[in-house]
Amino acid sequence: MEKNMTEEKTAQTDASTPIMTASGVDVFYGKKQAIKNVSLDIPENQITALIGPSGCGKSTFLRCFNRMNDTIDSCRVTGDIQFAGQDIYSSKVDVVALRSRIGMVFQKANPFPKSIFDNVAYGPRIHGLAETKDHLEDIVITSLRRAGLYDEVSDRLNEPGTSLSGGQQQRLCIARAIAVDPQIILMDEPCSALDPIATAIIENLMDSMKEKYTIVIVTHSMQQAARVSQQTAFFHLGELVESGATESIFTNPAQERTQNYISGRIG
Ligand SMILES: Nc1ncnc2c1ncn2[C@@H]1O[C@H](COP(=O)(O)OP(=O)(O)OP(=O)(O)O)[C@@H](O)[C@H]1O
Repeated sequence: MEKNMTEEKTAQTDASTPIMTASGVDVFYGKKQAIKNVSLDIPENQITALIGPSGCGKSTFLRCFNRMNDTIDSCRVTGDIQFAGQDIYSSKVDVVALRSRIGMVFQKANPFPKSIFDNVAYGPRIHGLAETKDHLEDIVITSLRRAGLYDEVSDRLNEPGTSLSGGQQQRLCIARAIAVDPQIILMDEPCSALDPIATAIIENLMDSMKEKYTIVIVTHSMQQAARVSQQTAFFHLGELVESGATESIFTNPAQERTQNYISGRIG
């Protein structure tokens, strides 16, 4: 029995090498502080869920990971976020290249007003990833397959991306993120506009995607966090209250505030 526990612990340690590390992160919108001294490791090839009541800072914190907050004038981020051994807020970092390594999928599917093919080909074209037309086609098809969409659209790649259903559009956006070969995919409530069937398809997809990618997801749904993630981080009023293995956060949280949230007493 004891040996098994030791083995399990070792396996967990091996599986949770951080690909990204946030240390002492503060985020301000003007004078208002939205994130307070948050430190969190993001384990590679796992799904990390950020949960907490509305306005607690989940999306703000997620957007720190690929410097999306840079696009908001009033927003200031301090602290340290390391990715692949580099501080992503260093002035040397090429933010466009960073965002191709750390892609993002938003709450509402936002396909470009282009064909299905061109939506996925867009990133590889601007980053010069394909040497030939065949290579580009290969990247598009592989990305659509990895996003679980290819079989549904293979005969209409030239039709507009916006002609797809909401769930298909969201998978198209996932394919678009995948096409530039990211290591991390940030998802900000990717299923909140979808029906339960489209949600289940995306959740299953995420599970298969984690073999190749690291995923960080913001979700309002505790059920979704429990279903898809291996690590959960609970935020409240801009603070990271606690983080850890999803199962222990939901069954045996260390903090009273977490217990109150998961039992529906705050939120
Ligand atoms: N662009 C912005 N300008 C000013 N304040 C902002 C901006 N975006 C977010 N905030 C504020 O920062 C705090 C955290 O917001 P954030 O959207 O990160 O929370 P959240 O936990 O993701 O919320 P929700 O679950 O409702 O999406 C909130 O008080 C919010 O009003």
